[in-house]
Amino acid sequence: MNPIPVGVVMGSSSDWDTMQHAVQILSQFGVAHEARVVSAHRMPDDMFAYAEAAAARGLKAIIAGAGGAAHLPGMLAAKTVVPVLGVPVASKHLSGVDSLHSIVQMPKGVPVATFAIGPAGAANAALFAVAMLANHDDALRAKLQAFRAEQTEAARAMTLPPA
Ligand SMILES: Nc1c(C(=O)O)ncn1[C@@H]1O[C@H](COP(=O)(O)O)[C@@H](O)[C@H]1O
Repeated sequence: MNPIPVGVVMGSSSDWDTMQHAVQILSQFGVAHEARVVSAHRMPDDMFAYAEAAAARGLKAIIAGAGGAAHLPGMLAAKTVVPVLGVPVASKHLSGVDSLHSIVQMPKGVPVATFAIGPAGAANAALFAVAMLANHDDALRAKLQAFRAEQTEAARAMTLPPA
């Protein structure tokens, strides 16, 4: 069986509304992936096990979303050299600024590539993972170029109401 190249993990099932946007992009590009809840806070042993097994399982990128005290991406990155793409999930009280700061302010030496708060960040993390994989996959690169071209045409076709 071919290894799954991208793992999508999130701190809670309540993050799914946001993280489903990453999964949708991966599906759209035909990139095999898995999605599961892994919480550094609530299931630290499982989180360690996931990170420790990631490279040997063939994962090329881990997209990790979390909200509030969002330590999941950073702790995964602490335990694996597989690139971790962090998605700040919008939190109820601080609108995800807490999540963003928790994910982006990593100490030197343990990077987490951090994306925008919310669905756009989740989708962009997946597009970034696709771009990484496309470095070694010409067919995937062609799909990504077609996606961009389509997006450009959609933007060019945008109209505004009369003044
Ligand atoms: N930030 C983390 C971690 C973690 O970083 O390990 N585990 C859960 N959470 C976050 O807690 C928020 C509320 O979770 P619940 O809705 O389950 O109470 C979620 O956004 C989740 O990502």
